[in-house]
Amino acid sequence: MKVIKTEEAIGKVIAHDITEIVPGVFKGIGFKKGHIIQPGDVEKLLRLGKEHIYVFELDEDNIHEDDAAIALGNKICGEGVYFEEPPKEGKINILAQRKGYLKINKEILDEVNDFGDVSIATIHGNRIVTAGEKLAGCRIIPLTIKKEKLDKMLNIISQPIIEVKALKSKDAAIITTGSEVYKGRITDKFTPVIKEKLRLYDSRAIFEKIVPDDTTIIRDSILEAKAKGAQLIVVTGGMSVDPDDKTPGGIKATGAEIISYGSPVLPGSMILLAYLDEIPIFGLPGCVMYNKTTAFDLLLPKVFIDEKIKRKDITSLGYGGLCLNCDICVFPNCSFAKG
Ligand SMILES: Nc1nc2c(c(=O)[nH]1)N[C@H]1C(S)=C(S)[C@@H](COP(=O)(O)OP(=O)(O)OC[C@H]3O[C@@H](n4cnc5c(N)ncnc54)[C@H](O)[C@@H]3O)O[C@H]1N2
Ligand code: MOO
Repeated sequence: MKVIKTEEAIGKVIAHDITEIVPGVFKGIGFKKGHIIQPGDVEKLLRLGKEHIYVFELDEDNIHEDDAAIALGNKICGEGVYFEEPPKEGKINILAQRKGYLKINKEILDEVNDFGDVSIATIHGNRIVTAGEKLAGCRIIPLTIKKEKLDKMLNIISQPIIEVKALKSKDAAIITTGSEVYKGRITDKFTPVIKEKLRLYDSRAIFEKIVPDDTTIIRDSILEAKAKGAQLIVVTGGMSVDPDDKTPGGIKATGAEIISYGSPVLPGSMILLAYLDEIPIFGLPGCVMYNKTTAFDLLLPKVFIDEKIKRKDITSLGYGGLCLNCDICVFPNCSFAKG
């Protein structure tokens, strides 16, 4: 590629898109890359401030920004993700092909951005995204890039950086604890909240039971739900420190492995997660019924991509773990759980 005076560029090929901005009216491409400059174009180019212009000099050692962006896009995008073609000014947008759970390999992302000549900007991962949602933008900075350099950059990307994992529906069990509910003193308001959350994952409750605050009954109900084929068991209420809070003991009595009782998330500090033969059991504190978004909403999606939740996945939620309880909730487009 070389620079020549615009007046001398008639008949030459423009090496990159040229942006035209008319404030308040238009922002877009004034001249497209690859356009052959006509005599009538010179005046417009000069009005756009281009007294000199890059023209193409491509060969096999120098890759055009758009071709480099495509090569990069192919490496970055994993399952459930695609990028829009053709690139514009060396930039591609990366979008979700389907609804699913967004995973971003931050380690590789940082390494590629540190390499130079490229800019990859993403939204936060570890959240549900919908089909067509914009996930990232990726731009090659120079107009052409040495093939050797591009290959080195591509080699860093040992696995896709952005993936949208498919959600697999589950048959769930909801066990509602609380003698006040069991004895009919109050109406159960917890079960409908959990059912609503399950619907987000095209899942339903195949087992529902209201039980009193009794460790043995809670334990037996969990085992009964498992025997009936529940793939996810949710036990509501009775999670704090009162003498009648029997849910953690009931879950423990099944022999389940307790991953964590408690989380550095507000609300949701008293959530419990256990696994009984790979079946996740959640103990849900009262706040899950009351607050729109809690620790439960951060952990639940992982169940539907069959990811076993580790203790560290929970204890690392503290950075960003404070829900600001906004008047209009825009979760997941907020700082909640974006550590
Ligand atoms: N001294 C402390 N007290 C509390 C702590 C603490 O750490 N130290 N933690 C607080 C947190 S965090 C939460 S969250 C709450 C609630 O925890 P529980 O899971 O034990 O909730 P319950 O006591 O069972 O119920 C609270 C409240 O909600 C009503 N409820 C429960 N289930 C239903 C249902 N199915 N339908 C309708 N209403 C329901 C229940 O009647 C109570 O009014 O504890 C803090 N306390
Ligand atoms: O488990 Mo409680 O959420 O912190 O409200």
